[in-house]
Amino acid sequence: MKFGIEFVPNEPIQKLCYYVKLAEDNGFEYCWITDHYNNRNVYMALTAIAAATNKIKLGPGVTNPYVRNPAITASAIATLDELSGGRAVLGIGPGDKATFDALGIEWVKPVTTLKESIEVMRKLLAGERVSFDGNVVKVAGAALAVKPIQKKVPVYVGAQGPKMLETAGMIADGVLINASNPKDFEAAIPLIKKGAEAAGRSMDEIDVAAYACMSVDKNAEKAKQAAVPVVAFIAAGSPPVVLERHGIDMEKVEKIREALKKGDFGTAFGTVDDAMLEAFSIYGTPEEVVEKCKKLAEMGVTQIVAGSPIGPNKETAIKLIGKKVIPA
Ligand SMILES: C[C@H](OP(=O)(O)OC[C@@H](O)[C@@H](O)[C@@H](O)Cn1c2nc(=O)[nH]c(=O)c-2cc2ccc(O)cc21)C(=O)N[C@@H](CCC(=O)N[C@@H](CCC(=O)O)C(=O)O)C(=O)O
Repeated sequence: MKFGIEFVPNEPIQKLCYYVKLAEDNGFEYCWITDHYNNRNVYMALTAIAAATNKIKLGPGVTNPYVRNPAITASAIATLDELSGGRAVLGIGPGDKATFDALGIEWVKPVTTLKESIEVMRKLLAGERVSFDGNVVKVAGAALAVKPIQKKVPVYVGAQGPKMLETAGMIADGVLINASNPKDFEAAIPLIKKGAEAAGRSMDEIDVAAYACMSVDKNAEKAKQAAVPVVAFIAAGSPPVVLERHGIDMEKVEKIREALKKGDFGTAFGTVDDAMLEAFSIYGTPEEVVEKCKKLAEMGVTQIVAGSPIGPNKETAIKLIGKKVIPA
């Protein structure tokens, strides 16, 4: 099992560099930085992290093909790969509606857009001069003047919907699935497999990553409480099919949604129950977290990404995961 770590660049980059170096020293193999327009810039964060580390792989987790032209993303990834000595990975998903509504971007054909963007980016990263007249993506004689160090920069797709998961199985080197519970992988992995088989690929070629909300502490109750705010947002943003899968009380979710809209975090977080915590996070003592990670491994998960909050105290949690979870 590989372990990754996710950071939202919503705090000073210098602090992120410290955490990622600590994660690297504690055996984490991947660092994923989220990409939302309102946070610190993902590529500036990755540049600083690359300079502060020397072996952890790193990349956007995940960007999208709408806010930047595929050639711009390819150039950023080639630059990151050169700068990091060949450690870049590209995490890319369809993006989210809230972002595109805020930026006045039309969310056109996400599956097609993602597929075509990845095709163009791979050609550019391979040093080709690219002309591509797709349904959505069009380039005419584009070429990069910077080459990555890696012959093939791994491309991970951030996916949750069935078609996106199938598409990931068809084209991606890895899949980053925003989920923490075995039930979600029971549903997702067959879809990835279906896509892989349709493309004549084997599942061994695909790194299936659980992009989880994780909260680890020696004190189980403290770990649980630290997960509550993140779980509230996950529950509020989950589609009905996911809520039904976990038997989540829909009325409570509606109450959380309303409270979050009003900024009433007390009510929102106070409405989070154990079923939601079990469904949308991996929390507890290191020993409890090890058991939950083992269940995901049995489902076919090959990378676990420790996502926000990581623990009540990030530094303590990173060390605990490094000492007690990764080696287990
Ligand atoms: C588009 C959407 O795909 P989805 O995978 O469910 O999208 C949900 C999230 O994965 C998506 O919002 C991600 O960008 C969210 N996301 C992040 N989004 C961000 O904006 N920033 C992040 O940092 C980020 C991190 C992240 C990490 C892991 C992860 O799994 C997701 C993450 C969807 O509705 N898919 C359906 C519909 C399929 C579809 O899009 N059909 C097309 C027709 C087919 C075509 O496109 O040609 C259409 O509607 O037009 C499906 O997969 O079945």
